[in-house]
Amino acid sequence: MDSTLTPRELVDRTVARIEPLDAESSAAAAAAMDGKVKPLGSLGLLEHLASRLAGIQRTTAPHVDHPAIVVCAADHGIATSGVSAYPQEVTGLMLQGFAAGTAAVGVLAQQSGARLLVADLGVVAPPPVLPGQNEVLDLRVRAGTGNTLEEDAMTRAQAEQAVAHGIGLAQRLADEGTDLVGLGEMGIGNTTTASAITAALLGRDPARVTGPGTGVSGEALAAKVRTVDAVLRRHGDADDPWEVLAGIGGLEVAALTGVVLGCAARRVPVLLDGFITTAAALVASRLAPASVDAMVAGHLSPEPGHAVQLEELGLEPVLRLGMRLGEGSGAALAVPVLRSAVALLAQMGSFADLGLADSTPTA
Ligand SMILES: O=C(O)c1ccc[n+]([C@@H]2O[C@H](COP(=O)([O-])O)[C@@H](O)[C@H]2O)c1
Ligand SMILES: Cc1cc2nc[nH]c2cc1C
Repeated sequence: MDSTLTPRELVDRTVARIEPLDAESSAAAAAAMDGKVKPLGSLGLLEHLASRLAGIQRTTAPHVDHPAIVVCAADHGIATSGVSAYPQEVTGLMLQGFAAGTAAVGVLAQQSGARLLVADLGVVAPPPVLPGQNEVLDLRVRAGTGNTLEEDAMTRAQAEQAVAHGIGLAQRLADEGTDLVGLGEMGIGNTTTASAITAALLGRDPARVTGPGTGVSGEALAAKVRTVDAVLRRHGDADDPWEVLAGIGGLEVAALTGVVLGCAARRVPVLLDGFITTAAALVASRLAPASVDAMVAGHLSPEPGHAVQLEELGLEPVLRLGMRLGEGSGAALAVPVLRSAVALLAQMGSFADLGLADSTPTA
């Protein structure tokens, strides 16, 4: 892509390239799955996943040979308003863990054979970059967002820059042959941001889409709901995706929106993680409705707004393990399931191989 483009031009060109699922490849894969030596539909969601990946990659031989997990990290001004069970410094500390491979997502990505990349979009106190086993990218737009109770999270230009960074990252991964991108994030306070984004975009009551995050409960949770409500009032119930990104934030959410758009434009399947990455997916769906066709939901987080988001996007989660960590941990765990789905499509025998013309049940 032309590097002389402004961030907004890059976004607009990327959005213009996004096409819906290739119905022909998807239907051919579904038909091939139906012909396999098994009762019709007996591989459940795996059958749907194989045909969905076929449609996204526009091939009857979908593949998960070079998966990557991208963790975007940034801080949130709202974190200083008592909405999280942990202090803001943890965001920077975790960057080191991601780089070293000692964070949960590092372990899970390794188990899944996925490469892990970490991008700093605006951590307030980034640690010195130590040589580690995973690549750390400096895509800093600003040092954390403004406190959205009092001001905009960022300027419109900064939102466009962050989305463009995400697109650039997706393009790079696609150029390198990555054939599945899992989304991850890190940012103390970002469940409050994600709740406000979700309530704004879906017109939902903040209480319905606000939950414990890292572990707030009781009066602290009630105060978090009031905070989300106040953020929405401060930003005039914005529902334009750019207004939502600039007004409510956050920097990592904007970058992940760009990763979704960039992957969708290059027909690389995007594996969503939990509540925050799905908030980014919702923003992407408002900028480019067809980008939803490139998405697969890795897992279901118990954060109450996550099921609401997935229902809106029409996505069925691959896993339900009660995980509420973020980081891309649920996405990393879903990679082997997707790999198995495409392996079954590629390697299982069919009734036709056995000389049986038809796999239709007799009753
Ligand atoms: O992915 C999820 O659904 C999820 C649910 C709860 C918490 N998190 C993670 O916890 C952090 C945000 O929680 P909080 O309480 O600080 O808003 C952030 O780093 C997320 O990765 C993630
Ligand atoms: C320790 C810790 C690790 C995390 N990983 C993602 N979000 C997180 C939040 C905390 C607090």
